[in-house]
Amino acid sequence: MALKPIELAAPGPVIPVIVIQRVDDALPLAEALLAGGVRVLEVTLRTPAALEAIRRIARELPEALVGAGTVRSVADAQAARDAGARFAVSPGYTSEIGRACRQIELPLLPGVATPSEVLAATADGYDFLKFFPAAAAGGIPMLKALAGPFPDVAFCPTGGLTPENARQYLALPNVKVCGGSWLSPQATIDAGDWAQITRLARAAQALRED
Ligand SMILES: O=C(O)C(=O)C[C@H](O)[C@H](O)COP(=O)(O)O
Repeated sequence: MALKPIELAAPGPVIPVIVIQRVDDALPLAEALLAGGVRVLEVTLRTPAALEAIRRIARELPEALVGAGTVRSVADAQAARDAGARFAVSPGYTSEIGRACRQIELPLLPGVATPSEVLAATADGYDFLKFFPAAAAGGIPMLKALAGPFPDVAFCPTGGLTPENARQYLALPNVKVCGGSWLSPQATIDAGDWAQITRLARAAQALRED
């Protein structure tokens, strides 16, 4: 049974946006994030290693909920699904991608940055949307403004979020979770400093406003 996209928001306040350069980093990185309490993992399809990374995490770490980010086409969505991705995240929205994901039962978190894009995604039945690039597209004032005409839409702001400003985003009623790359810095991965990744994950989990 495919999960509903909004269920991606429940496990934690931050979804890590991951770039895998070497496939052998995938499992230790995912394990380090899991150890810090982060179980929803977005592996971006930005590198040649991404699909194999998703495949390994899906196969070896069933407690993780691994998905594919940077889904830019129907072919990307299909490849992600075939690799075992449990969800997809796209930086923008097209009906083609929205319909294809529904057809292959791949839950989609579609990216939007404007009211027109919110209209397009909601018209196709998507009401939990990634707000990207959040800081550059208007940040917190934009999310507050979108709450007026779209009280029924929830957002995952991503792009320019930091451990310092994430709490303010998460305090907005229409923000259910946020995304960020700060949990998996390339230099920390290169150093194999998995304990530091776990510390970053734990700190991100602690951002949850109760
Ligand atoms: O690759 C994609 O599909 C994206 O949509 C971009 C990422 O979500 C952002 O680049 C993360 O932003 P930072 O946390 O500011 O690094």
